[in-house]
Amino acid sequence: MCTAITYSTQDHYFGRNLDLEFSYHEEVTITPRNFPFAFRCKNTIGQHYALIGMAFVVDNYPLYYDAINEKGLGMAGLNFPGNADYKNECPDADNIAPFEFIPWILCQCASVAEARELLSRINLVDINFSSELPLSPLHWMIADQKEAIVVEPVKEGLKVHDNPVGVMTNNPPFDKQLFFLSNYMNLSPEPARNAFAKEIGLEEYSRGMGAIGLPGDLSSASRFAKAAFTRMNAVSGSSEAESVSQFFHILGSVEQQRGCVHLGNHKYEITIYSSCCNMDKGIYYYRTYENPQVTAVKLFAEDLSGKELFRYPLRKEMQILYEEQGKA
Ligand SMILES: C[C@H](CCC(=O)NCCS(=O)(=O)O)[C@H]1CC[C@H]2[C@@H]3CC[C@@H]4C[C@H](O)CC[C@]4(C)[C@H]3C[C@H](O)[C@]12C
Repeated sequence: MCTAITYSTQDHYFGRNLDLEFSYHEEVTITPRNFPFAFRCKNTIGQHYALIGMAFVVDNYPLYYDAINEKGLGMAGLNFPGNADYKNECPDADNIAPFEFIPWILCQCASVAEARELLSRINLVDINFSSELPLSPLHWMIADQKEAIVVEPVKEGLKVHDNPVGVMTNNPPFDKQLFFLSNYMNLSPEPARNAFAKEIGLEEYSRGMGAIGLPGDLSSASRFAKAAFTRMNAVSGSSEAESVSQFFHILGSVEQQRGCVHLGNHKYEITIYSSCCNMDKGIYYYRTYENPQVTAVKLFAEDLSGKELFRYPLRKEMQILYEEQGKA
């Protein structure tokens, strides 16, 4: 399971939690403008926007989980088990394999509006990357500085939903997720008032009681409600440090601690990494389960005119700053 969010202060931010019980060898990966992007059913794109994101690189091909491009458009793939449905090739559509979807959109589009154009012609085809990396059932959030959408490949076709909440998790399909927020419309960051029964004198005994009933479990529907409440009510300063800090706190409200989701055989789902992209400045911040220290990679610090990927292995080791003591 996973959670993706957007957040705006002065700048605009996009990122996600990746929750899983194991990790591939994902790395922060920059794809420069002249890296030849091959597509199974379309021509190679030789020149395109540069990308930065989290990818598992196989045979020099970046399998992106989430990324932004140099224009600030962001896109993340999250699990959508039981609902994702990929089709056969269709002669009059752009046939794109699921693993090609992020490159296809981010290489060519500067905004959600431009992405909608391409989406109207796309058919997500059931072509896997390899037999070792079979199709995974995904849906995607796409966002720019102004708006966010959710793209869901279901039986009836490719559905595109507006996302006014700026949050996406996993099942159920997005229209249902939004609908279920009504169950929580009474919740508030303000103090609770007694609307229960005038005849009895109910008193608040704690701060935070305005949001009693907000789910705290780790199911995808509960994470959606929790992250939406946190994201919609979030308040922070607008400096880069304050914004990035607040962003990770919002994701932290739905992170998965080892032990709480048992998958059998002593395997537990954890938040492998959390990411936060500054869409305006092209900076990819991340932290990992063991290393809460934020690491940053800057898209524009590299020469983006080349053809070779730039890869930054994740810094996964806990960094502790020990105070210098005993020197008096
Ligand atoms: C598993 C992750 C979602 C996290 C999640 O929701 N975990 C709950 C699992 S569970 O539902 O609880 O069991 C998703 C998100 C993005 C995915 C990669 C996308 C590129 C590529 C596509 C290829 O086709 C297959 C390999 C590939 C590397 C993908 C592997 C995996 O699928 C990734 C990491």
